[in-house]
Amino acid sequence: YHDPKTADGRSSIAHLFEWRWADIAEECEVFLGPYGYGGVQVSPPNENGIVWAPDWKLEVKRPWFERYQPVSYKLNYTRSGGENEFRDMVKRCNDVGVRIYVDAVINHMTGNIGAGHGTGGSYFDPIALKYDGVPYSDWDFNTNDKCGTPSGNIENYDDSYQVRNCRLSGLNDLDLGKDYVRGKIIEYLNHLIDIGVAGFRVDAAKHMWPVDLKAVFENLHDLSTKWFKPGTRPFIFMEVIDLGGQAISVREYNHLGRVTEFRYGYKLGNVIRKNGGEQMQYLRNFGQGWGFVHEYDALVFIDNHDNQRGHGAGGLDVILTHFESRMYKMATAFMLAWPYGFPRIMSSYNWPRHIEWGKDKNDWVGPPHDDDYKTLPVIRNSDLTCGNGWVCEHRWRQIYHMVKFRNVVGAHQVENWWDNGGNQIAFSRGNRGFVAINNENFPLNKRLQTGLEAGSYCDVISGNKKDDTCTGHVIEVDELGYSQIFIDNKWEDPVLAIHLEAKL
Ligand SMILES: O=C(NCCCOc1c(-c2ccc(O)c(O)c2)oc2cc(O)cc(O)c2c1=O)[C@@H]1CCCN1C(=O)/C=C/c1ccc(O)c(O)c1
Ligand SMILES: [Ca+2]
Repeated sequence: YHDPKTADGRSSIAHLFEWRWADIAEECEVFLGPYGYGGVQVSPPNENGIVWAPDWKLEVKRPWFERYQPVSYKLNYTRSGGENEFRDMVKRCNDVGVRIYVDAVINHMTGNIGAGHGTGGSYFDPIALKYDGVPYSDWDFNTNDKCGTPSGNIENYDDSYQVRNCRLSGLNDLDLGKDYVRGKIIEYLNHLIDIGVAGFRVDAAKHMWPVDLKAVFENLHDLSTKWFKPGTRPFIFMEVIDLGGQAISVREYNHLGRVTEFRYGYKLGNVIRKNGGEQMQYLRNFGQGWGFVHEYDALVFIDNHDNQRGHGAGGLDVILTHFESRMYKMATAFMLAWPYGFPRIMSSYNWPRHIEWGKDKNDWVGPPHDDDYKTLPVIRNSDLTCGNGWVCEHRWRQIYHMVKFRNVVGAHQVENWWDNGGNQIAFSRGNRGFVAINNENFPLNKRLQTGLEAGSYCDVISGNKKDDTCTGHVIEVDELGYSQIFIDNKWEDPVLAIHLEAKL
């Protein structure tokens, strides 16, 4: 369950948040396949509630988090498309070696958004705990006596019973201790496996008992033999928001599959922002040495769909996002060059961020849409950028080249670590890649051991290798593997990366 099951040496995935299935299928063929991405995390494909309600802050219209309020497990329709487009996407992506990982929302159903019909037309009544599209009825949910808090909601995150048995921000909490509920969830996930998905992001995993999750995972089918060897188990990574200090720890889950290591992005954000005296030199043991889970249990990322809006782990003054693009690219370059964990690249849409009192008042805004709240298609420009409000971080040169770098260096370990005792670092990955980062406000200018064979290399951060020329900096490595490394702190990107497939 810990192995991502990616194809031929591909070693990272992209989260195409809120993308339409048709756009993802196309992106696999024209970009993700050719550029060496291993897979895509897609938004929840199950039918969801339509959220259109005045809430405690403002009128929210079709917020992004409505996708996290299931009405049924039908793939018949969401704003990303219907079952046929979903099937087409899985086939076309697998055919070019790009896996599909589904965001599985199995802890709860909707909150109290009023009785009505889901995006696929299934009737539900959240007060009566009635979801005809599954079907679920009131005895399939954790009720107040099981929860024990006056409100029936989670009130204290330090009480591990409440966190599992009570409603998460008002969302009707499923009783995964019941065979019938487990059966419905297993049926949903196996339907997806049989279509050809390679695994799951388990949403809100810390709100479910590990023993219940184990019972579900054990009953999942092997992956489809159309694209995977017989007996291949699905890749599982569980969203467990744990920055330490609360009752529930990632260590309760990491035997079941990988877990999202939120401390990774949090701590790296602090180091690159130089918060609290953090420095790049301390990154030399970034990983278990910092209290993170074992590297094979970690799914790592800079930001995710939730904390890029200031929610959950970290907040707006720590977590780096595409809004802080120069630091974001530096953090991403480090993450992709550094061997710890299995990395996920966030690919966002733009929204009118409006920070007041440290909070983004527009943190609820959903994906780019037309007047009928239909999600807009992705527009691809010739310079690889995207239009229609899609940010496409995964298409930024400084990011896609580091995805390639990670594939080229494979399992080779860190060697030749150097730092200036402050915010300049450099290291190689065996004899296949070398990276240097200057986060000081003065130039880096040092003769360093790259670990690479002699020759001329294209720096893949400042440009591309085009036939036998570099559009960016050319880096000369001498017979002993040394190179005079110069990084001006005023460059657009004070990062340098070379590898064997960028050699002239
Ligand atoms: O202020 C909010 N929520 C209250 C704070 C609890 O936040 C949520 C967390 C959450 C936050 C912090 C934690 O430590 C934690 O264990 C859980 O996980 C969720 C997971 C879901 O599938 C659906 C949700 O509505 C939530 C959620 O409301 C806003 C408005 C409603 C949605 N939402 C949100 O903030 C939505 C957040 C959200 C939605 C989907 C996610 O996968 C996610 O990680 C967070
Ligand atoms: Ca629960």
